[in-house]
Amino acid sequence: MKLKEIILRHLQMKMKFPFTTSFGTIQDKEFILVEVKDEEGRSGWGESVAFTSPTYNEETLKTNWHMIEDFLIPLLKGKEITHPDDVSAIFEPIRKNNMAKSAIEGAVWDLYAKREGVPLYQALGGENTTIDVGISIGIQDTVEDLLAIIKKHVEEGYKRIKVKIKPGWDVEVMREIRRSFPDIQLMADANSAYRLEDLPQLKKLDEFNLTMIEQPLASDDIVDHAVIQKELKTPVCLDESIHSYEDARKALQLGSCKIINIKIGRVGGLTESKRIHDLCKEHNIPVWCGGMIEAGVGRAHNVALTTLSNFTLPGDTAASSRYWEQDIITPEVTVQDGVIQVPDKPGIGYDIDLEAVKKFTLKEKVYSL
Ligand SMILES: O=C(O)CCC(=O)C1=CC=C[C@@H](O)[C@@H]1C(=O)O
Ligand SMILES: [Mg+2]
Repeated sequence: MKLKEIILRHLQMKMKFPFTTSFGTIQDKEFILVEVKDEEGRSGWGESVAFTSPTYNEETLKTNWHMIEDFLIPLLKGKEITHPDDVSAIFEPIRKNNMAKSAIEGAVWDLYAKREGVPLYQALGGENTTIDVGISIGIQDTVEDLLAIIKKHVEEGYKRIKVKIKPGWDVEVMREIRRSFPDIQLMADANSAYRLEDLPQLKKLDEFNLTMIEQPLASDDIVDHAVIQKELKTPVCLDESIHSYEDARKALQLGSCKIINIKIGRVGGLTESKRIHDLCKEHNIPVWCGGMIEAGVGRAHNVALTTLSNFTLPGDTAASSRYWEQDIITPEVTVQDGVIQVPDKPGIGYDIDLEAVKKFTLKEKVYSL
């Protein structure tokens, strides 16, 4: 297929509550929504997960818009795309900027699946028609507030609870959580808040039977993570450190982690996500799908990816209603007892609510190819 048009939209959606991690707080979500059109006028949709500030990684909404407009779209002009895997190859000359690449590539995957008349999850090789999901809870003002939120989501049936930690909000918080919830599937995400010398503090988390400690050390490290993984009983999960198949291969070779959180945007798209999934499967390393506080299009891509067989741990794909009063897809992503029914319509499986998109759009630009 040949792409005829790409439409970039800068959306702003108000979140129901601020989301605080060790690196900052996100309140109103601004992001780029990508629509790609073929010669027959069919549309595929993708969503950039870059924040407006370079706090999770070096990308931002503005750098994404610049990369897409000035480099990625020009590379796509006139190109024949026989399979979405071609997009990664077309983008090869551009270094990094994975979230910008992924937003376009995801839209092409959606368009491809629609043209083939198959659900995106089947186009990706997914097998499961339901997926188990967990939920990620930000840092709260008090432990009491945190316990109340955990209680709510445990009662909703989410399969795993993820809480954020940082020095000063870690061991005692976990002790309180375990006192109230001794048996839930519980994990911690540090977002690189610790250093190698903090190993004694991290070792104290071993007493809480956590399913994993996510990204305790620096976001570009796999060497020190291998040092602490050898000392910790709790599995280390890598998020920010894994930007590609090659990063994953080296991390597994070094023993840097026992679990990988795959985020489509962080690794540059669905094709690379599948490669990392397959590599981890070969090495008996379970994976799960992380979240970036996506709106419905990004959330739908996460649902499709999570149907692949080695996504054996609950991910962060909560219901749309977790964050949004109104989402940009219909139906919204819903969760019943911690389970999402995977839609089997062609493509991402959810319709785009164009009225909602219009309502949240601050700026839009159409690019002819
Ligand atoms: O609900 C979600 O989308 C998951 C939110 C979440 O945990 C994260 C989103 C973005 C960056 C981080 O703060 C954190 C993560 O590292 O997984
Ligand atoms: Mg994380």
